[in-house]
Amino acid sequence: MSTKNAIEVSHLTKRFGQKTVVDDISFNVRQGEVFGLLGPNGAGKTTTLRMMTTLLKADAGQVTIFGHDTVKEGRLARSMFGLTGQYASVDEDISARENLMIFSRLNGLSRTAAKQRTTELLAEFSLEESADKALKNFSGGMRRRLDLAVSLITRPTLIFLDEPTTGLDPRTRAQMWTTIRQLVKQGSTIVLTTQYLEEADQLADNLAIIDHGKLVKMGTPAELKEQIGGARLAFTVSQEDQVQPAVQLLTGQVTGVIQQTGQQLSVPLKQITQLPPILAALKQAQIMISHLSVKEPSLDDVFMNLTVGKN
Ligand SMILES: Nc1ncnc2c1ncn2[C@@H]1O[C@H](COP(=O)(O)OP(=O)(O)OP(=O)(O)O)[C@@H](O)[C@H]1O
Repeated sequence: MSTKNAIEVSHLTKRFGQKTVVDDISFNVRQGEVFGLLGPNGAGKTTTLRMMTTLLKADAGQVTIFGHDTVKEGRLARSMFGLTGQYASVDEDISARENLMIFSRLNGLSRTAAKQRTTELLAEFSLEESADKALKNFSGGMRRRLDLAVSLITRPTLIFLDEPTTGLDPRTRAQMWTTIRQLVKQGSTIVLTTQYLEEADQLADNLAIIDHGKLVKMGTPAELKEQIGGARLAFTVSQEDQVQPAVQLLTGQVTGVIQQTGQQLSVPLKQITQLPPILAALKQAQIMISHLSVKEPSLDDVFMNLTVGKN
C-alpha cells in the first residue's frame, strides 16, 4: 500500500430538503487500499459514494481523485475510476458478451479491441460458459460479476463498489471477496460501501463508520476492535462457594472489570499470554472450572457501540 492518497474527501455535505443526510464528512483513501464505508441502512453511504463519483452534486465540501477536483475537473476525474452500483446496470435481454461489447464500444474501444477485452473479462470473471445466455437467466452472483466486469473495461485503477454483495448467498459472496482481493493484488484501489460487518472485516484496510450522515469513527478493523476492549476469557466456576475466591484471585491477575453472572465469570484479557498463568493459578487454588472460551472483540461490538437506533 502506498502513502499517496487516491482520494481526498473534505467537509462533504448533502441535504435533501431539511434533512442533512451527509454531514461534514472528511477522509482520505490511500492508493492500493480497500477503504470501506460502513453503516446501517440509510446512514448516508450511498449518497457519499454518489457525490464522490460525480453522480450527485454536493451542497458543500470537496472531493479530489488523484489530485483532480471532481467538480472543476469532472471529466478527467471521471475517467480515472470504475463504478458498480447496487443493481446491475446492464441490459437484461441481451447476453453477457453483447453487454460487454456494447459497453466496450461506448468506452471508445475499436471493434477488435472491444472483442478482445470482452473475451478477457469473460474469462477473468468465470463467465465464459454463460457468455451467450440472456442476462435475465443470470443468477445474482453472475450479474454482480458482470457488473464489475463492465466497470473494469477501461482498466481503471480506482474502483467504487456500492454494496457489492448485498443479496448474495454466502458462497457467491466469498467468490466476490476473492475477486476483489485479486483486483487489489493487481494494484487497484477500492472504495466499497457495505452494511455487512464481516465483509468490512474481511476486506477493508481502513474503515469509516457512518451513522446519521456523520462519520463517527475511522481506523483499521483491528484498531476499531481494540477501542471496544481486547478479548475476554469466560468460564463457569464449578462450585458456587468457589466463585468469590476465584474473583479475588483473578483481581490480582488482570486489570479491568471482572463480570459475574451466577457462577459464570468473564475476565478481560489484554494479551492472550495472560491465559496460562490464570489457568495455573486457578488450578493451584483447586478451583474447578468448565465451559472455557476466549472471545475476540468483533466489529459487531464496535458497530453496536457506535451506531444508534434507526437511521
Ligand atoms: N434523492 C433523495 N431524496 C431525498 N432523500 C434521499 C435521497 N436519496 C437518499 N435520501 C435519504 O438520505 C438518507 C441516506 O440515504 P443513503 O442511500 O445514502 O443511505 P445508505 O447508508 O446508503 O443506506 P442503504 O444501506 O440503505 O443503501 C436516507 O434517509 C434516504 O432516505
